[in-house]
Amino acid sequence: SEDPLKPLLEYLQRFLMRKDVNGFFAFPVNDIIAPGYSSIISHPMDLSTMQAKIDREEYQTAAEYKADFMLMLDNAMTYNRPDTIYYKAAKKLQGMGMKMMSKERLLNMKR
Ligand SMILES: NC(=O)c1ccc2nc(N)sc2c1
Repeated sequence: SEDPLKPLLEYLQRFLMRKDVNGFFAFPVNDIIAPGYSSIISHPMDLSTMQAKIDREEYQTAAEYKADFMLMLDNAMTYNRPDTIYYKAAKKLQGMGMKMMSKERLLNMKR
């Protein structure tokens, strides 16, 4: 039977990818552009990984998708100093994403 969750996650994913205008969150961060990243961040997450998980139907709920979104931003605000463009972009994306995926909104969306 068709998966009612998938279209919702695709919608959320497109929203976040559009908001990530600089592509700072589009792909896994590597140690070349971010020295020491892999030894500082134990659970990396990025939008391309989230897309792959949507495609493979690895999310059971929208809350699981939201958790990966929050992990991705927490990583960015852990590795990058507050005065960096990456930290500021994470903060901004967090604000937009949390509004889009507020408890109320997720409850009102078709399961
Ligand atoms: N998502 C991140 O934390 C992130 C993305 C891109 C990037 N490029 C650098 N030179 S540091 C850095 C960090």
